[in-house]
Amino acid sequence: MAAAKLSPCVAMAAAVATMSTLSNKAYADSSFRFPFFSSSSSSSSAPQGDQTSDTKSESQAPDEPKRSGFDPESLERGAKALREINSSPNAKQVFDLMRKQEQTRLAELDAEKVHYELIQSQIDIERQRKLAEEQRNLIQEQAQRKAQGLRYEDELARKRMQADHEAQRHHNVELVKMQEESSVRKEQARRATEEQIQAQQRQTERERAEIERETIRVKAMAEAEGRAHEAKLTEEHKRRMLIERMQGERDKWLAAINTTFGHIEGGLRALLTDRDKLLMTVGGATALAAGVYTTREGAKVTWGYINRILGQPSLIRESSMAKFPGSRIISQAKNKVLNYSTMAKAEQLSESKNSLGNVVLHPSLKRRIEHLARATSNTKAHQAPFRNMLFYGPPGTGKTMVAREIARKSGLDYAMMTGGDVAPLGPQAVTKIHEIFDWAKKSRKGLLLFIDEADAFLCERNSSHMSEAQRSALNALLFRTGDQSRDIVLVLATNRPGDLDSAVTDRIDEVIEFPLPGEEERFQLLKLYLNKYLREDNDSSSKRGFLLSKQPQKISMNDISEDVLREAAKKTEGFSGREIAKLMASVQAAVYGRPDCTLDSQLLREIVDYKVNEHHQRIKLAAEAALPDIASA
Ligand SMILES: Nc1ncnc2c1ncn2[C@@H]1O[C@H](COP(=O)(O)OP(=O)(O)OP(=O)(O)O)[C@@H](O)[C@H]1O
Repeated sequence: MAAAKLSPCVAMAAAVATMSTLSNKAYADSSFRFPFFSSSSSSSSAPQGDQTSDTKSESQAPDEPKRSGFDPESLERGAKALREINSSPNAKQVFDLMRKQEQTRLAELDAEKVHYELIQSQIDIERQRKLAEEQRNLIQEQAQRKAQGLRYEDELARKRMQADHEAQRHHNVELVKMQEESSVRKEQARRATEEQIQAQQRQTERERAEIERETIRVKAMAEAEGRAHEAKLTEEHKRRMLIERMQGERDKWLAAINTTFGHIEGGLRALLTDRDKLLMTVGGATALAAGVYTTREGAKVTWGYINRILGQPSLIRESSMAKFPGSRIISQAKNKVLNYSTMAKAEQLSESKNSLGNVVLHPSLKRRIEHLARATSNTKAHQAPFRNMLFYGPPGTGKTMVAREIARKSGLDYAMMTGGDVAPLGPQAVTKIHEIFDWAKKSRKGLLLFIDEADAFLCERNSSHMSEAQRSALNALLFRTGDQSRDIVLVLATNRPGDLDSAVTDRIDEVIEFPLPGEEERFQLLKLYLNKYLREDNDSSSKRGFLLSKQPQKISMNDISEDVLREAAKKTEGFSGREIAKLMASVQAAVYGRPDCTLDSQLLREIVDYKVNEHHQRIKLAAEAALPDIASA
């Protein structure tokens, strides 16, 4: 009914639309067919015929548009379809369906539109995101470029600062260098001025001392001249008196001689005239002469015998044993020309009781010596054989002192001989060596026999320098020391241990080296001899002053501190104990040379410097002297 009311145009349009839709979509899908088409197509011929025409038009359709672009047949078919629809009882459902289809298509289009809009908006969002990202990248790039620029500027600024700093440092270094140079120059100038002043002072001091010495000398000479004149006058007077007395004596004697000769003349005349009397007189005179001669020679032989049996052998220079039984113990210095060493040795022997503190040695060496002394003492107590010792080391390092010390501490007697004394004895040397060993047996305590300069006669027997007598003496000593002894401790001292005969070294049980004193030992030695030669000398001279009419001047000491002595100890490296003792003896002499007898640090330093130079000079000369020997060897 409703379809009937539709105008033909609307129906046509709907049909066209339907047809076009059908031609585009539904007809393309062979599975999709309008329901009424499917039912009527099978029952009516018209649709059959239409279908045929449709099939025909379909087969023709691809060619038509090619020809004109407009196909009127489809319009006709649409109109025909509309008509059929209108005439169909399902027209309403068809139209509803068509409307629904259209609505669905519109909804699909809307959905498609929404979909496209969505895609569009996503594209927009994507574009926006890309834009934002590009902007962000741009901003990041700009920030990076800016940071790089800042870094570069910072770098430049730092480099600039470093360069400035370096320049400043360089400048400061230059300044410090200049200041140092300036202070060194100032110090040098100050030192030079000080040295000049000191030199002037020393010069003045020397001149003053020279003048004083000259005055003393002139005074002494004047006094000596006065005394000489007085002595001359006295002598003259004595001579005159003597001449007068001699004159008187001569006259007296002349008278007596005349008288005597007168008597002799009378006697001789009587004797010559009487033959018996003459014979008796001649026989008596001969007997008297023979008696005198025999007595003198007999006394000599007896004395030699007693001396050999009881006395001290002549080779012994010093001994703690009495020279004869019952006589006093005196130190014996055989050599008439006493050198410093023997004087010191003699002096030390007399004070041997206190000499323990006077030996300055390295603590370990001192301990060893004490141990040896104890061992020797115990050996003696147990009547065991003694042990022989060899002391070697540079001269003046205390070997003799220590030997004496060991003897004292171990309660033995002490005797010292020098190897150098053996050679001049010639063939007698053998006898003298035997004498020493025989004599040593007389000691009840046991004897420590110290042979100084042992290498002088105990050197290698094959040596070409050795005389036959020396060789015999050495053999005698080897013979006497072949077995271990309970009477004698043999202590040899030498500066050249390598020169000793191997048979001698074979008899040695203890070998001890005496090195040059170290700095601490030198300091102790300086202190010891300062006390000994200057402080103790003051005390002893004041004691002597009681006995003498004139009181000797006392030595005064200014600013001699431990530091001054330590400084001297440092400077005296290479000095032996003896050299240090001599140095202090020189200081003492210099102090006595001063009018006020004062020792101050400056004088001490001067003498130390002088002695150090002297020491080096001596070493240099010794080295020069040794060179030709080495070359010839
Ligand atoms: N260690 C020391 N302690 C104290 N004084 C010493 C020491 N060494 C040497 N002297 C001094 O040197 C002097 C000589 O010492 P000593 O005769 O003992 O030496 P030495 O080694 O036997 O020498 P040489 O090898 O020349 O015989 C001593 O009288 C002493 O004044």
